[in-house]
This record gives sequence, structure tokens and C-alpha cells, in this order.
Amino acid sequence: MLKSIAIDRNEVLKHYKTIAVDTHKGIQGHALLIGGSYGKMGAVCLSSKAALKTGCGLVTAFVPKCGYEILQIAIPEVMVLTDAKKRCISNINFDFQPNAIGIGPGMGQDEVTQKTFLKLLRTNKSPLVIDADALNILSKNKAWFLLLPARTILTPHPKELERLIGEWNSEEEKFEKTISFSLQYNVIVVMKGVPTHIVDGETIYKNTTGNPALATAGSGDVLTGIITSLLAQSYEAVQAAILGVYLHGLTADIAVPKTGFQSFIASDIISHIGEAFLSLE
Ligand SMILES: NC(=O)C1=CN([C@@H]2O[C@H](COP(=O)(O)OP(=O)(O)OC[C@H]3O[C@@H](n4cnc5c(N)ncnc54)[C@H](OP(=O)(O)O)[C@@H]3O)[C@@H](O)[C@H]2O)[C@@H](O)CC1
Ligand SMILES: Nc1ncnc2c1ncn2[C@@H]1O[C@H](COP(=O)(O)OP(=O)(O)O)[C@@H](O)[C@H]1O
Ligand SMILES: [Mg+2]
Repeated sequence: MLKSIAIDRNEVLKHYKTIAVDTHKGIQGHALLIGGSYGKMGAVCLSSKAALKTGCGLVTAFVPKCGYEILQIAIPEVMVLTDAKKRCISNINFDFQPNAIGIGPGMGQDEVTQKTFLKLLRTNKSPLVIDADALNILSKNKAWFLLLPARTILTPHPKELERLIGEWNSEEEKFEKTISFSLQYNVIVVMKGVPTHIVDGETIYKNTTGNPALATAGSGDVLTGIITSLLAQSYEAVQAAILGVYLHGLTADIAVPKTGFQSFIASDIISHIGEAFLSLE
């Protein structure tokens, strides 16, 4: 098996930043979360709330029009921009420079959504986190890999990874293919699973937190919000991924003695993130 670096408390403390007393929301990072479609607005609600709950000063969500009231009511702290289309995203448009963008949760893969994603890739100047349907769209249009900014973070679950890099016949081959992909496009791949590994070129990190309580709808959407938030707060890309997967898993380890495995839901990740941070102080 390939050598990996354990993501444990010591490892994350090497780069963990405490909050400065004189900080303000304007310098705590502004994250933009793009996603949602009719029936899957919950995904972007979870990502946006997770971004706020991990220290980002400002969070804006870009959603189809039908998501406006859902977002405003679910999370009043999040600002909302809407697409012209009601049920899916067709024209991504915003007039500020986000410190990081997370795209994909609940977004769907409509033709018009694919087109506007391509336009974003051509014009974007912000660090990116790519998840869910944004990954699936890339897998359908592999030439677009070349448009990814250096150090983009991709967060595939095993099926999404297979769509990206093709099938593998052994664990070793899976890592070999992911390492080549990471090197070829200069991107970071968060291989979500049990456990989650992060591949940054030839360096592999292996997470030590988390448990089966995380096998619940929306837990990946929450992770996307956490990593985007840390990236917006100026963590270097691989450090944002490392701290993000560590805290995400730790919430479940902290919560399970109280919630049990079965009743733990993605919102419980968000409600335990404070305790996860406190364990680093
Ligand atoms: N509340 C909301 O709004 C929510 C919205 N959501 C949004 O829905 C959209 C679709 O996302 P999705 O991941 O559900 O669909 P998809 O990519 O087809 O993958 C499913 C297939 O992949 C596999 N598979 C998955 N995990 C695996 C694992 N650990 N280990 C092994 N295999 C694994 C498994 O395949 P199987 O094993 O059945 O062959 C499974 O059938 C996306 O936009 C997302 O953000 C969701 O986040 C939920 C909450
Ligand atoms: N049995 C498990 N043990 C630890 N972590 C898990 C387990 N099952 C799922 N997870 C974690 O939960 C998340 C699931 O992500 P994903 O499949 O994208 O969910 P969704 O799309 O529903 O938000 C990943 O971070 C994954 O590592
Ligand atoms: Mg997912």
C-alpha cells in the first residue's frame, strides 16, 4: 500500500489559525456557494450554513429563482443571488470577487447549467471547490479539466471519482490513477470514503476522524461548505481540505455518544462544528 500522512490533531494544528481579536467580517473571507435545483435546494442550504459555521465572514448563495425564499428563511445570515430561471441554474452572474467558490451541490446537470459552468470556468478568478453535479458535468466534458485553476479542490465520492478517472481494478490502481489525475491537472482530490484520503500530487493524506453516522444525505454537501469556507479564509488549498475533512469527521465522533448513529443527520454535523473547533484550542 502507498504511504500516507495521518490527518490527526497534531497534523491539523500545524496550520490551524486562531481568530484575531481585531478581525471583522470583511476580512474573514467571502464564500460563494453555487448550486441547488428544484427539489434539491437543501443541498445548497447545507453547504452555505456550513460555510458560515466554520468562520467565513460573509456567505452568498447563487441558486435558481425557486430557491430564493427557501434560502432566506432557512438561513437568514446567508445572502442570496438568484438565476433568471426558476428550477435550475442557467446564467451564473455575480458582481463581487469571492475569496472562494464552491459549486455543485444539488445543482443538476441540465444543458444550460453545463453551458454556464463552462463560462464560469473560462472567466473565474477565485479558488474553486468542485463537488457533486459540477464534478459530474466535468466528467461528461473531460476537455474542461484544462480550465481548472491550479490547486482546485475536487471532492468526489467513489462513484463520482469513477466518473472522473474511469474504473479501477484494485485499491492500488485507484490511487495511481488519482495521483496521475492530480499531477496532470495540478488539482487536489478529496477521495471521500471510509476513510477519506486527500491526494495532492504524490502526497497522500489519510483522515482519522469520522464514523458511519456520516452515511446520511447531505453530509458531503456540508463538507463542500466547510472546505470552501476555509479556502475563503486564506488557508492554502490542501490545508483547507485537510482541516475540513478532519473537522467534518470529528463532529460525528463528538455527536454519536449523544445522538447514536441512526438519528445523526447532516444538520448535526453543522450543529457540532463548534465543539470540533473547541477541541483544537
Ligand atoms: N437534500 C438535498 O438536497 C440533497 C441533494 N443531494 C444532491 O443530489 C445530487 C446527486 O448526488 P448523489 O451523490 O446522491 O448521486 P450520484 O452521484 O449518482 O451517486 C449515488 C451513487 O453513487 C454511489 N455511491 C455514493 N456514495 C458511495 C460510497 N460512499 N461508496 C460507494 N458508492 C457510493 C452509489 O452507487 P451504487 O453503489 O448504487 O452503484 C449511489 O447509488 C447531487 O447534486 C447532490 O449534491 C444529495 O447530496 C443528497 C441530499
Ligand atoms: N461509513 C462512513 N464512515 C465515515 N465517513 C463516511 C461514511 N459514509 C459516508 N461518509 C462521509 O460522508 C460524506 C458523504 O458524501 P456524499 O456521498 O457526497 O454525500 P451527499 O452527496 O449526500 O452530501 C463523505 O465525506 C464521506 O466520507
Ligand atoms: Mg455528494
